[in-house]
Amino acid sequence: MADQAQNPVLSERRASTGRGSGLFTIQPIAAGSLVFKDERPLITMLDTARLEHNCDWCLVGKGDECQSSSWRHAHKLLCPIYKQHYPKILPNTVRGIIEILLRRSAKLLPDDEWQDFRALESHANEFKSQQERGEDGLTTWQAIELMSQAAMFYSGTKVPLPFVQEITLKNSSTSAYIVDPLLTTAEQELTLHFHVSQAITNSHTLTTPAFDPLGISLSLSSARLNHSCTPNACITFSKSTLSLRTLDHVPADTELTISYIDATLPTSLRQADLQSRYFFTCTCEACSAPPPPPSLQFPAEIIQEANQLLSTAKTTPDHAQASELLTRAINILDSVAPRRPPHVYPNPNIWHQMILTAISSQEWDLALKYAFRVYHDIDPALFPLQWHPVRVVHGWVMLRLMMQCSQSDVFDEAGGGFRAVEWQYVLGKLWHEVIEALPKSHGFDSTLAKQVAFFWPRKGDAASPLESDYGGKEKFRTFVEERWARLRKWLESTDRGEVEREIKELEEKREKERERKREKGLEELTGTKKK
Ligand SMILES: C[S@@+](CC[C@H](N)C(=O)[O-])C[C@H]1O[C@@H](n2cnc3c(N)ncnc32)[C@H](O)[C@@H]1O
Repeated sequence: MADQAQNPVLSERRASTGRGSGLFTIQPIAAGSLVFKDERPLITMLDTARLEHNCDWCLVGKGDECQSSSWRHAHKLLCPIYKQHYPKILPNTVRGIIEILLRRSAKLLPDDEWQDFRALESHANEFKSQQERGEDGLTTWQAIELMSQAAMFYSGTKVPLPFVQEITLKNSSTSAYIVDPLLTTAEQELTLHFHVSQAITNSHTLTTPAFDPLGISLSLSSARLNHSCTPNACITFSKSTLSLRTLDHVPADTELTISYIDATLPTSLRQADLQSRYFFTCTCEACSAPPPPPSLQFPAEIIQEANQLLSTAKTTPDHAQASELLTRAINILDSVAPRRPPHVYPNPNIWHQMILTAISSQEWDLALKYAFRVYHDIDPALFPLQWHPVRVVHGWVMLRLMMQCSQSDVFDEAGGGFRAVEWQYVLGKLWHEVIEALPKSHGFDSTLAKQVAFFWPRKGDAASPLESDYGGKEKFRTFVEERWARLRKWLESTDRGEVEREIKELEEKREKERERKREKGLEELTGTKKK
């Protein structure tokens, strides 16, 4: 539940017209403020692929220190089941439901949390009437049925009824009943279908502080948040702690909203996504705006072709091949006349994958080039708010890549002059941006802020130039901007030699300037003029 002991209560649940209930502010909240934290959401489950390397308690690397907290919370109930069925690993939603049921039966889940969970929206009937099939060939309801059966079966019994009886009979107190033992088997199964539907409808993607997906999280506090494509709040994670922070000033008695989906998608795709997963038509400001002109959209068949290449690239283990597919997708998009700006969908998704692919193959200079494009040409258009958490994370990724590049030999091999980019100035600018934005985007106590603090250059390091050394703020800004323009040219060029020649010329010019200043200083000191 939300950690209210540490934070004053700033929001409460109220009816929201046409949307069930929602969360409303009870006093004005400044932009970039924490609304609440939930230190351990009801469900925090890693994706199966993450289980080998991430601790299921703190979600970071595996270590012994979390074992006792994890054991007390639920692992002592789940461990025998997991062991019995290893190496089979259940999907995260199923593990989440089993954990809730077993914690309830062991009296580890308080009544108020259990009641709050049972009162969540399920959309079970809507899921049931959906006919569309997913990539696995199943309708969502068929998947829900399978998940419910798995939750029963893997909980220690092969048929649903004995499982339900087993846990209900073990706990003689009625308040510990998970499902009513007087229900028929079919009704008990339906109860589980209902709970699985609730888990699907109300969970968020659990992510790293940098928004890399890790699994699912269902917080009873944030489950009441309704959606807007122009939200006034945003969820971030620090280990398993979920935080809700404002993206704007939110007056008192105003509904807090988050985006359930990728809000940068075109309106038609957002609406389709929201309808099929959450069963509503969004009427927010962005959805009510007139559609963008054709010059700001790609034709449907081009989108389809590029997305097909993107999804193949994502599953291709060969980095070179993946990179080729992505380059093809970019070329297809670039060849459409008139040329669309880089922030137009699906360009941003492809550039993101290009960064990931280049990082996987340790091609740091390429990764930096792509990251710069996202940072410079895409993010400002998609997230006008300078300290938007996604922008801050992208700025941080770019900073790390620059640090990596500034220390790497790869540039020396590529032509020798890359170090002349004068990393300390471009890095200095990025450091300032990230440090200024972090308190609002993620908070000082977030793991991202701690990570940034770890790398923050100490006083006197080359990477932290002082404005005063450059004759004041304005001169320093011009100086840094000049270096950025140069870096940008290098990043966008295919001919590194040309930029490096220019950098060399700049170096010579600067050396002459330094020489002139030295002479001038000497003249002033000695009162003499050079003949
Ligand atoms: C996670 S729940 C949010 C809380 C929910 N309103 C409740 O009463 O529990 C998600 C569901 O809320 C409703 N919802 C969320 N945002 C909405 C919106 N902008 N317009 C209409 N319904 C919305 C949809 O039924 C959606 O499936």
